[in-house]
Amino acid sequence: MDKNNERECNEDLIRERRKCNFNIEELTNIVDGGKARTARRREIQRLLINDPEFLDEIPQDYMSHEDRYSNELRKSAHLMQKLADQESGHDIHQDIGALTGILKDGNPLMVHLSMFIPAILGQANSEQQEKWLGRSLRNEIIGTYAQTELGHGTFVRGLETRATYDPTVEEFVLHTPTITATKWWPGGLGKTCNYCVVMAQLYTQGRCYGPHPFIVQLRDEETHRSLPGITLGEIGPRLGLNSNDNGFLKFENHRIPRTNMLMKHSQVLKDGTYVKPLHNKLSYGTMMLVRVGIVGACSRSLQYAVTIATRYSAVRHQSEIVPGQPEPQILDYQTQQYKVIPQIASVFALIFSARSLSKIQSSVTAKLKDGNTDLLPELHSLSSGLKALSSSDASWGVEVCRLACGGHGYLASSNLPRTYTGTTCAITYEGENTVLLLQVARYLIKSYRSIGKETGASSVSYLADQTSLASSSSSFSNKALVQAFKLSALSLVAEAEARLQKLCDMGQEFYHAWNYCSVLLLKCAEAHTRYYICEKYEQTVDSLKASEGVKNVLQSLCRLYLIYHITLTHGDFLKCGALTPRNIAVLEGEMCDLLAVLRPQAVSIVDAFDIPDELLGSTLGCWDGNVYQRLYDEALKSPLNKTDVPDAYYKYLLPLMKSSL
Ligand SMILES: CCCCC/C=C\C/C=C\C/C=C\C/C=C\CCCC(=O)SCCNC(=O)CCNC(=O)[C@H](O)C(C)(C)COP(=O)(O)OP(=O)(O)OC[C@H]1O[C@@H](n2cnc3c(N)ncnc32)[C@H](O)[C@@H]1OP(=O)(O)O
Ligand SMILES: Cc1cc2nc3c(=O)[nH]c(=O)nc-3n(C[C@H](O)[C@H](O)[C@H](O)COP(=O)(O)OP(=O)(O)OC[C@H]3O[C@@H](n4cnc5c(N)ncnc54)[C@H](O)[C@@H]3O)c2cc1C
Repeated sequence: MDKNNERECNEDLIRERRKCNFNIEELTNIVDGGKARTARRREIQRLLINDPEFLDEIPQDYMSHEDRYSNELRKSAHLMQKLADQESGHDIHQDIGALTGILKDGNPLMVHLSMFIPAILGQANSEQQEKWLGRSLRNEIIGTYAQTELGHGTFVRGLETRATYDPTVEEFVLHTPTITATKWWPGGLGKTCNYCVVMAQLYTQGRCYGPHPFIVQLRDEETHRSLPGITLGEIGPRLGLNSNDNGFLKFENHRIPRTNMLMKHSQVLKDGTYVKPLHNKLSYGTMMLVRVGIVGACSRSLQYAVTIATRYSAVRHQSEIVPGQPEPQILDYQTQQYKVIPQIASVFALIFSARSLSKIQSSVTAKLKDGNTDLLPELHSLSSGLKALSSSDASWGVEVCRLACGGHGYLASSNLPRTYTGTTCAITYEGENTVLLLQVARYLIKSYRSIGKETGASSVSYLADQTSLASSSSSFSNKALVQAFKLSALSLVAEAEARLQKLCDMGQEFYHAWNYCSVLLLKCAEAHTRYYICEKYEQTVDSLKASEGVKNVLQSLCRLYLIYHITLTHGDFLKCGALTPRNIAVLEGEMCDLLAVLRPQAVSIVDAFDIPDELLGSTLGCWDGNVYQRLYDEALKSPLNKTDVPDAYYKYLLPLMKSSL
């Protein structure tokens, strides 16, 4: 699509784009993280879009389960080949965002890229990396991360798969003792992978040392047949991501060499002696890494959905505002603006938090190299909280965008259903959100109770700020609103701690008291993480070196985000005195003003996300706004439309209709 050719474009969209009062390219660079990254992303996307191998012969929704898998595997393999062929020494992980949308319903090689390779990097020692890293980066071996079992996903300590060391032959014996110990869910495990990292309970010298990672060959490298002692398969259709061949795996006393235990952090020596790690949660490192990646991935899903919903809302006309006047664009309804524009604001909140989290992750990783694990709990808490809020915000945001498109949003061709199913899974995988938020709460209560002790953990330092409880601000700068989030989080933590203490004082065991307070603890964790997101949003926009137009748009979006979230949880702000009922009413009024200010810029802001039509894959969201023709053309692709009268008519309907004659 030639973006300079207005003749092919819907008139409403032309008018919307003429209202733009900021530099779109500059905003695109901010979204990408710099000019060079924009250029790199575009280069990759062009490479993919211009390649006919990525086209589907028929829409995936009309394919069988097997054909879908095979079609996505064809494209995934081609993608890996293509990226490997490029000369410019690229880092796929840096560019993972550029690939969004090229595969339509999951990628059978995704867990190879996002977990198997990172697990080797993070858990294998140098000899082991020498053996497996190069081969996996060159895709000579394809792996997955097999942790979850039928009986346990959340409670990693409860895993049942055993790895028992046999010092006589220096081997581990992998065994699945019960049906509930069957590995269940790993992406690509069913049919694609020939290797995997298995998390299993380590037994040596008669003792269990808890879950540890092992690298295991699953299939013959020549024939791809599963090896003796290994039972493998796919787990069946899912809500979405149906091309990922999520699999099951059982071991029957399957032997692997001792050196297949990933030994960067803990080791089992030849005689079976266990050498413990610097920190006993280092074996959970792969999960933490992916949680960080998920925050960025969620922002991208939301960019897709909000681009579709905003453009469609500018093209679609329905009903009337002024009686008797022409039907307005639905984007002119304040309620429609309230659906769509806060989701645009949310995209930037997630982008800025993801960047801040990545920086913290890099510094913690650097410290870990020097043997310093002090900030691991801080990173665990932040990555857990941000993974949870980003996935639930993005899933809800995508669903709101679908609802904002009325009936057409329910059509597969809008690409909103698939965007939703591809996002909501992140609420569950890589640590179910409730469970991760309770981990954050655990950290908050512990930090609150150790006020006065210097831990160096900056995300919770505000908990020591007892004076701020009494001094609520009456001014309404963005900074003041962020302070209100801080007060709200602090007061919820104080309340939860007091409630826990009271129950314990009344004789309850701490763990019962914890469960009894867990709804409140969840709120604490959400409020704390929301405060973190708001603070990063405000600081990033405030310190941004940008033109006035871009800065104004981002300031308005940031303010909208702050007020929107205050109104969603206003009870918490009132309860702690951070805001008064009058303050809330004023802010609610201002939120509507902000919607009106941002409305004329909405199409241009989503244009700045710069998602090519070929990747957006939506009849409703295309750049030219030619929605109705596209809907009609897509409908014609239905196999039911190949004949006027389907066979099923003769088989079932005709007999029914004639049965009473
Ligand atoms: C190169 C980069 C590439 C990055 C990738 C990029 C992009 C990715 C983007 C998108 C991803 C896309 C595709 C991937 C697709 C699918 C992937 C899905 C894969 C999976 O789905 S794969 C399975 C994941 N499955 C889980 O996610 C299980 C969740 N369940 C747990 O994770 C634990 O089970 C937990 C934490 C609930 C309880 O664990 P527990 O029972 O052992 O611990 P407990 O509660 O007793 O806590 C004792 C003390 O340990 C601390 N602690 C705990 N964890 C820590 C950690 N990680 N670090 C530091 N400290 C930690 C506590 O804070 C506490 O500290 P304290 O005592 O001081 O309070
Ligand atoms: C699309 C998809 C891809 C996946 N890919 C992989 C993969 O590649 N590799 C892999 O190993 N796994 C994978 N998984 C599995 C995933 O990691 C687990 O499903 C997830 O960790 C949740 O565990 P669970 O299914 O046991 O849920 P459960 O823990 O049984 O959760 C059920 C309910 O119990 C609640 N609950 C559980 N424990 C607590 C608690 N302590 N406190 C309060 N409430 C609690 C939860 O909040 C939830 O409401 C994948 C899952 C999906 C959906």
